[in-house]
Amino acid sequence: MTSYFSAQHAPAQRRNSLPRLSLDEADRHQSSTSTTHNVLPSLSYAAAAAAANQDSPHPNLILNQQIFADKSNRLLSLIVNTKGLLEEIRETNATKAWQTYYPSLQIPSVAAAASAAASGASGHPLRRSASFHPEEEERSLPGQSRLQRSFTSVPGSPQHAHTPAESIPSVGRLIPELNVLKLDLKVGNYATGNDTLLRGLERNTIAHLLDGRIQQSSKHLDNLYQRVSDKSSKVLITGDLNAGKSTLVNALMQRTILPIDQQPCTSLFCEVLDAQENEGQEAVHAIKEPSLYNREDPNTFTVVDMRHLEKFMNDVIDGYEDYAQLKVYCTDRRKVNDSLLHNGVVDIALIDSPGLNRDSVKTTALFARQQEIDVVVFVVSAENHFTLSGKEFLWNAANEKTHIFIVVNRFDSIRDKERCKRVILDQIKQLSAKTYEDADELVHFVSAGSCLPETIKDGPLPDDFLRLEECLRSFVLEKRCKSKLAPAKVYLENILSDVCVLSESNRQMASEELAKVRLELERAEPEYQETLIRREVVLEKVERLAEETCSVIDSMTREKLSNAVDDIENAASALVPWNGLLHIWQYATDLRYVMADLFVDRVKNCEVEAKEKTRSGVSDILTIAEDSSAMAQADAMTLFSKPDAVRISTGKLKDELSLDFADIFEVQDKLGVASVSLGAVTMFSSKALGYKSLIHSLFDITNTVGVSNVRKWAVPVVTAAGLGLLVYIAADMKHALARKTARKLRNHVRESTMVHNEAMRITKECRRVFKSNAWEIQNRFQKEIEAHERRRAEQEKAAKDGEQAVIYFGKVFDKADELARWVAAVEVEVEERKIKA
Ligand SMILES: Nc1nc2c(ncn2[C@@H]2O[C@H](COP(=O)(O)OP(=O)(O)OP(=O)(O)O)[C@@H](O)[C@H]2O)c(=O)[nH]1
Repeated sequence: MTSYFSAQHAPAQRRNSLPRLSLDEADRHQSSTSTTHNVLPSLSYAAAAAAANQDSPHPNLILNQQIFADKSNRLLSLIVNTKGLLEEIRETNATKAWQTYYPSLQIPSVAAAASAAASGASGHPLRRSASFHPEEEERSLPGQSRLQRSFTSVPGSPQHAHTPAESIPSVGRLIPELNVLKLDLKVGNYATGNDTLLRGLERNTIAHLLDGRIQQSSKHLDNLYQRVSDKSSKVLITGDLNAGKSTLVNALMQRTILPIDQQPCTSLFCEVLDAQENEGQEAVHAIKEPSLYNREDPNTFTVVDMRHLEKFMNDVIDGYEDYAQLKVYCTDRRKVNDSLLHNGVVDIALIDSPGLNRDSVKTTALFARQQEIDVVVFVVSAENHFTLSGKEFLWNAANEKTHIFIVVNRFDSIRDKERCKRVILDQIKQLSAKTYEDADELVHFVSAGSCLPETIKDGPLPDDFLRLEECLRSFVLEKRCKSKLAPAKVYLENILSDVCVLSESNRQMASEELAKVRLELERAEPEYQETLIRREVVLEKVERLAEETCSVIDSMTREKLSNAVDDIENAASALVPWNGLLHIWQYATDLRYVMADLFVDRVKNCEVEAKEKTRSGVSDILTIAEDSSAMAQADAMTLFSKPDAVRISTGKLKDELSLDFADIFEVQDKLGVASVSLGAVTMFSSKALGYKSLIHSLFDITNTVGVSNVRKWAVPVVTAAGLGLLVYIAADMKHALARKTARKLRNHVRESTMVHNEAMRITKECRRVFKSNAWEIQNRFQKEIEAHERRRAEQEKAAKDGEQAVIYFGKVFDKADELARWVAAVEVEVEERKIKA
């Protein structure tokens, strides 16, 4: 049973990969392609024409094949370049400071243009952007539509009117609209508009979504590359039972490959491919599950010996074998120009299908709908015309393929050939109007049975069959153009148009932001310079005012303290009570205490005044600095209020003012009394006078008058002096002591550094307050200047980024525009304008 199965060959791997181009590589490539593009068509046509001039049986076909090859290559190159451009955009998005943002209605110039157009305020129609290069028009290929920077053109303007809407897919609109990169946001069932939703999203989120779309598009370009570079084209041969489908395949191959029989013999799809698809090895692969078939995985198929193909097929019909599809790899030994399968441009695979009946019609229709089926050849028997199943198939499947290639076979068995033709063409008219229109090319009356190699021997093929073959190849090429090149072209047009819209809207945004930043920079500079100058002026004023105030405080303190003693003398006399001679020592002590206290009070007064002057000075400083800081005022208010304020010590001053006996004696001298009675002196109080000073005084007196005189006049003088002294003490001692203490204080003030020290202390404290305020003001200026500089640095960076962004987006636009022009130059008949990823 399995004798027809044979050993399997290990196939080698063959891959088709799409090289990735960077913008620079794309540049180089583009420049090289640019030169190539300029000569490409002529080269191809020249080569094709040269080939056509040779003694070829199919000159038109060769020309068509060359043209097709040329178009494919150009589109492949454009796909690579476009993908490179998209990759560059993505890479820039990820690494550079400027991202490609989604174009929105909020582009200021666009919005302004829109409102101007709406209000009709503009006297003349809005022109295309100034960035449009007129010289590009000259560089345009003749007859080509141009993608232009034209967001500011208005529908209805003369310029707009000159450009047919369809020739500028979307760029020429006032509000840019994207095709493949458009973000369609749908949130639940809410009828929120897409623009509203987009506006609600963060700019970065939209950029991220857009990046996703670009990535998707990049992947789709990979698919298109694969599709365009894939040279294989599948031709499905279907028709009624016994119409001669297998015979036709064998005749086309000029080899008996498939079994032919009067009985139904094809029960599964048999794909006949060039052996080159199988590393040049002829083989038959029987496949149970076509979707899992992998030529490189022997587990997905069984190898059948080609010699036993008929037996194998009969076993399938009889139910002994359960297979759904056959792949027959066979060598076409004819020359490239004659070979249908391997003709150098497109590798055609012929798929023989089971004859149509009630059971198979749906399966075959489904098969015909597959994307890789480029052409459907319908074989109808000239004897039977179209059966019900055939009609059903044509109605279902043919509608999708629009044109069907019809082979009316077994024409040799018809006697009234003209009548037969007429009847069948009438039927075709009903079934497929488009096929009928091109009947000359698409409907062929042949006898495949008479074209088999065993019938022909080495003789020539009949003309009608040769014509069928040529028309079939042309039809495959034409269909291939539509099925493979057209989607690539349309997609490229759409994506490049989107890139133009994106880059131009982003260039506009970047330009506007750049202009804004430059204006801000321009405006901020004088402000910055003014702050620098103001800082110098204010700080100088503050320093001068502080110095002046401190100088005033210093002079004031020195003057007040130096002149304080007179007031203090009078005030102290009034303040200290005189309790008689017996309390004279106490009086003297109280007096110096009070005077010392009063002097310290004067110092405090000076502090109060210094504080007031400082506060007022600080207030003036703040006015100069245009600062209303309460902190600085509080600082001045707390001056000298601390309990531990270092001030002159009252105790120390009191000590400095203490009187001794000599001071009292100096008091008598002033009054002019001649002598002093020791007795009277002792009256003061033994506890008041020290013995040491008493003895010292006695020696002084004795030395003055002499010892003999002292003996002689001692008693009367002492008596008289004692009396006099008593009288004097009683009369003037109080004032004399006050004067003496005051004098001591005055001398102390004059001779010591006390006043200087106090003045220095008070001034120093005040200066400290001024300094702290000046520092604060300087600090605030510094912060303001630093903020200015920071802002300026940011703006300068933004300006630099903006400049580069403008250049970058301009370059992207130019590149996309250039590519779009070359895409437009590839002439492919396009049925639908918009094909999305
Ligand atoms: N007279 C004549 N007979 C032909 C011609 N072509 C095919 N036949 C015969 O028609 C019969 C059926 O041919 P096949 O090629 O097996 O037909 P088929 O459509 O593949 O059949 P199934 O696959 O079984 O549907 C055979 O006996 C052929 O010899 C022809 O041009 N003229």
